[in-house]
Amino acid sequence: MRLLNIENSGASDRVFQAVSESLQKSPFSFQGARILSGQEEGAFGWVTVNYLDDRLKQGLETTGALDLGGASTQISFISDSFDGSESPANSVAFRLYGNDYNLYTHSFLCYGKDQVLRMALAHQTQSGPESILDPCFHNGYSKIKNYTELYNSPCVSDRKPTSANQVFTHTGKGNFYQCQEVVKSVFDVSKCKYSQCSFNGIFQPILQGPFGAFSAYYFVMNFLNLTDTSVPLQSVKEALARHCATPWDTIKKQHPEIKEKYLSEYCFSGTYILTLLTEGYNFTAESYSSIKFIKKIKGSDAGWTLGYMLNLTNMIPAEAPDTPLLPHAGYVSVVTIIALVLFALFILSLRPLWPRCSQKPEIV
Ligand SMILES: Nc1ncnc2c1ncn2[C@@H]1O[C@H](COP(=O)(O)OP(=O)(O)OP(=O)(O)O)[C@@H](O)[C@H]1O
Repeated sequence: MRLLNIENSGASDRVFQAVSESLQKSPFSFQGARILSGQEEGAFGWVTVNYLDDRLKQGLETTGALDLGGASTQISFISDSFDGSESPANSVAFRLYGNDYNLYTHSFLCYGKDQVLRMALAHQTQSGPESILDPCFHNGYSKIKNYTELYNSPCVSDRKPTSANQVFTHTGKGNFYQCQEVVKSVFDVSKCKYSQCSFNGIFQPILQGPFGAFSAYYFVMNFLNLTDTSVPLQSVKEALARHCATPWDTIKKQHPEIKEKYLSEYCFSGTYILTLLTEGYNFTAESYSSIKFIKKIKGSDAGWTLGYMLNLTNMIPAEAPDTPLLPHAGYVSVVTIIALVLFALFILSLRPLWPRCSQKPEIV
């Protein structure tokens, strides 16, 4: 919706009109609809992950959130080296259960996997060729694609070759290492006006803590059987290289149940994920193992939606609920002792009424 709003705000307004009309007729208490900002998408994804993991209530070390969508991607985490001052635009302050958090978050519009695929194809079709041999697609893959459709997105529209035909033939050659080079071209790491950056001149503090990677991170790595991050990064790359080198016919025969569009793109998407994590966000062979590819936490989907709802309904209090001074057993003991003391005092207060024992003189 953020992209559509840039590209065609009239179309985006019409989507909201239709959504609003439909939800007004539903039994839900519809309060309105709006486009979520990238910063909100990142921050609410982080809230979801940490709420479901029970880390906020207990004030434990938090988990960073990595979200990969079709159009954008978000990274959000707490870093001791970040107080928000170096790049206020990347800072979101929360007070949850009595703890203050200064969250670093950034949303990269156009860096979701579908838009990055467009950028990678744009990179390979700059001269407007009739066909390209793409290392990110399997050997034997061949499809006629339309230039107008490919460049019909604000992420690439300014790069449309002027002297192109209507269509080009997109063929694959299945080479992970060459694909990595193509994918690297979407990251600009040449400029940084801060102490440190991820890419495209965006500030990023030192990575810290465990990370949960969800949405398309999970869909892709799960298909590739690469969700186990205790496997060394080098072995992960080798496994992906074998997948990319598998001919398209073999891939289709092995996975007849999977949508062809998804199937054809796993080599590209896997390469993009590894390149984004290492070249983009600066994860190393060591810190790669701190990432967990997740779909659900305790039965709930990881994603921004739950975090948004928790925030909207004030379900996460800013202050910790009052904790009793004593545990239950302590209260029972204190009440019992007080009751015994009161009882003893009561008995003593009746002393004047106690019968006097008359002492008779002893007769010798
Ligand atoms: N099983 C799957 N295998 C591969 N890709 C998938 C699968 N299921 C969904 N996807 C793709 O994963 C991407 C992320 O999906 P999701 O619905 O989380 O994001 P989105 O809402 O499109 O993201 P954005 O926030 O960028 O708009 C989309 O491109 C979607 O087409």
